[in-house]
Order: sequence, then C-alpha cells, then structure tokens
Amino acid sequence: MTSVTSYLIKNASLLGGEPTDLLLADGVVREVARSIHFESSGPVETIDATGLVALPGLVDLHTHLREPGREDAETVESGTRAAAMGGFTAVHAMANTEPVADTAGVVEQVWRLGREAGYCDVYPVGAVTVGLRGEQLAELGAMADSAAGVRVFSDDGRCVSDAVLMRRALEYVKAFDGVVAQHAQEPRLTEGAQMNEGELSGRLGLAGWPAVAEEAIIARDVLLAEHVGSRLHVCHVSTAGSVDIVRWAKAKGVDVTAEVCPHHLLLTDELAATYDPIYKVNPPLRSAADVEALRAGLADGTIDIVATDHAPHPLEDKDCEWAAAAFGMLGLETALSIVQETMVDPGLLDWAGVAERMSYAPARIGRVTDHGRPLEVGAPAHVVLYDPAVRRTVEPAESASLSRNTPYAGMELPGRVVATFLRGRATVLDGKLA
Ligand SMILES: NC(=O)N[C@@H](CC(=O)O)C(=O)O
Ligand SMILES: [Zn+2]
Ligand SMILES: [Zn+2]
Repeated sequence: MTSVTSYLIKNASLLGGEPTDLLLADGVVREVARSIHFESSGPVETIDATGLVALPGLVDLHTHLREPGREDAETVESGTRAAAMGGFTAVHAMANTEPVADTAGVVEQVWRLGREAGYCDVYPVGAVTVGLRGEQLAELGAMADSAAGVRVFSDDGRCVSDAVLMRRALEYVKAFDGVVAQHAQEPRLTEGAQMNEGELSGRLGLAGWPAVAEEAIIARDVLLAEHVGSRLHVCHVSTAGSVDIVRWAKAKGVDVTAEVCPHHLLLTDELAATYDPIYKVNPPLRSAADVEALRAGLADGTIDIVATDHAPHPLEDKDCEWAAAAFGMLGLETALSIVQETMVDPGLLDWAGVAERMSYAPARIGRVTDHGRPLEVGAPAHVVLYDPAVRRTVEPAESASLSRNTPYAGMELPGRVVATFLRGRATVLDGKLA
C-alpha cells in the first residue's frame, strides 16, 4: 500500500534532537538532512513540523482487538484506527478472542483483516493452550508457519499456571525463535480478587489481589526459561517486587523481557475508593511505591517496553457494580501522552529512550523486522509526528475505539499525535484520521 503522494517533513525534531527534514517517498525514508530541496514529478505534500518530535512508528506488543467474537467492543478496523491515532504503526493482537486465536486459521483471519483495514500492521499473537484452557498446547508450529508468521504466544487474560505446560511451551517456541508472553497471575491466590491487596482493599471490602500472585509466577518462569534456555516475556508488570525479580534474572543472564502499561505508570489503587469500575483492570492498579519502582525500572531498562494492554469493553460490561464489571481499560490513544507525563517530563527518559521502549524493543521482542527501525535512509516510512507542547483534555466520545472505557476521561494530558505514516502513507494528518 505505497502512497503516490510523497511527504516532505520540514524541521522535525528527530528523536527530540536538532531540526531535521525527512522525505518519505515510495514507502521508504528517502532522505534525511538538515534541509531537503526536493523536485518531484509526482505530488508532494510539505508538512511544517517545527516543534514536533519525529519518532519511528510505535509498536504495541499487547493490544486487544476483540475480533473475532466481540465486535461490539472493538473490531480490527476500529482498534487499528485508534492505534494510528496513538502513533502506532504495528500492533500485536492478543489471542483471547471468540473463537480463541489458537489455530492457523484464526490468526490468518486476524492478520488479513489488519491488511484490509490498512491503518496499522496487525501481528496476531497465538494462544499457548487450546481455548486458553491451560490443558494442552495449541498448534504453535502451525501458527508460526502460517501467513501470519506468529512469533509471540500468550494465553493473556489467563495465566499458563501449569509449570509443565509452561515448560513445554518455552521449549517448543525455540524451534522458530518464538517467545511466550506470560500473564503472570497465580490463579489460586487471586480467586475472586478485585483490587490490589492492602490496607485499602480491607477498608473498601473488595477482595485483595496480592503482589505475590504476580511475583511468584514471574520468579518461577524466569527459572524455567533459564532451565530450558528459552525466551520469556512478562506482560503488564505491576509491582515493585516484579521489577526486582526481572532485574535479578537479567543480571543472571536469563533471556527475559518485560512490559509495563501506561496506566500502571500513572494511576494508583487509591482510585478504587471511587468504586468506579473504570479503574478495574488486570493486574490491578497498585500503590504509589509500585508506580515509582515501575518508572525507575523502565528508566534503567529492567523493564524493556511500554505496552498498552488496550482492553476495550462495551458500556454494559463496565457500567455496573465493581465486582460484576469486566477488567480492562483503553490505552492506544493516550499511551504516548502518559509516557510523556510520567517519564519524559520528569526527566526519566528522553525521546530516544521512548523510541527504544515503544518502537525498537517491542519490534525486536516480537521479531518484527519491518517496524521498529531507526528513521534512516532506506528504512520503511513508519513515522509519528508528535507535539509535546500542547495539552488536551481526554474526551471519550472522540475516541476512534468502539468502546469508551478510558480511565483518563476529563483529565488534561500533555501532547498530541499530529501525524502517523504507515509505509509513507498518512493514516493520521492534522491530528485526524486521514
Ligand atoms: N487487562 C485486562 O484487564 N483485561 C484484558 C485481559 C488481560 O490483559 O489480562 C482483557 O482482555 O480485557
Ligand atoms: Zn493480561
Ligand atoms: Zn491483555
């Protein structure tokens, strides 16, 4: 889907650096220079990017697109529109759909829907176990060999809690350089759990979700990954103890990577006191000390990436009492703003660090070679132009998602995605879907 229009981007701050011109033509970055004078036979659109930061197209390793099965919450098309609005050019679509993405047929269907929609490249995640039931391994090899070329496998939404199955999955994916992305949640320790376990859960009368339920699985899995010499990825790390375990494992040489979600970098369990299920998420919002440890872990590289865990839910699944509500919150359209607010503005990360954690590293972990590349001549023209100087109030009705369950409604956040380019074609221009 190469565009006929070429884009000459003038005076962008490349990864937050000096003003630079970028020429996007024929789907690639054609030229990068202080000043480009371009004579073209075809149409060229010049974009004044003064004051805008240019980043490589963002890559999300953890998105729920809900298709097939829950098209009332999100479709591949609506979810990838939201992704483009957030500056993403590639997303990994989680397997907890209906039917579950546990066969070559389903992953190929999701992959094809992504191509047809054309807003963002969709890389389906394959389920680890049949039906996410945690009983027998799914056809991992067939999904890897399919047109979708699956490399990331996850039962996300559920934990692969059986140690023998987890070991087998880790061993199996080595054959095709895959990775198991674990949703770390010890099921017996979290039966009926509703929010972070602590003094507040007791006071609110909501069943507690102890940090150890996450940490025990991560500790077990890094040891399993070391034992079988395989690659492990840890989804949505939410506690200070989890950061410590990942840091320890990396120091030991274990091939482990980890992600943190924007909401865990900003929000705390105090919000549960509202009893508003908009704040109900898996894993739960944690304490301010956990938030601080997550930010530090992301800054020092212990946590490799930011992943959104964009989890759309229709109103009826959220507009009810806390205990009955679904777990999950939207994330694609606000991720970069939250990262600016929590990491860049406080000086914990510069824009090059953001490119590493939201583009290069997630592409590497997912073994995606067509995304997450530096904006150099010849690279695919996946680019975001972002204005860090503006502030905006989050208005759920403006979301490109079919769902409205954003925890940031009415909040003022920094920054705005001005333009997104996928293979040199604008998916977003002037802050609107192109
Ligand atoms: N994060 C959530 O709270 N919900 C996710 C599942 C998951 O990521 O575990 C969902 O599918 O809704
Ligand atoms: Zn999960
Ligand atoms: Zn998820």
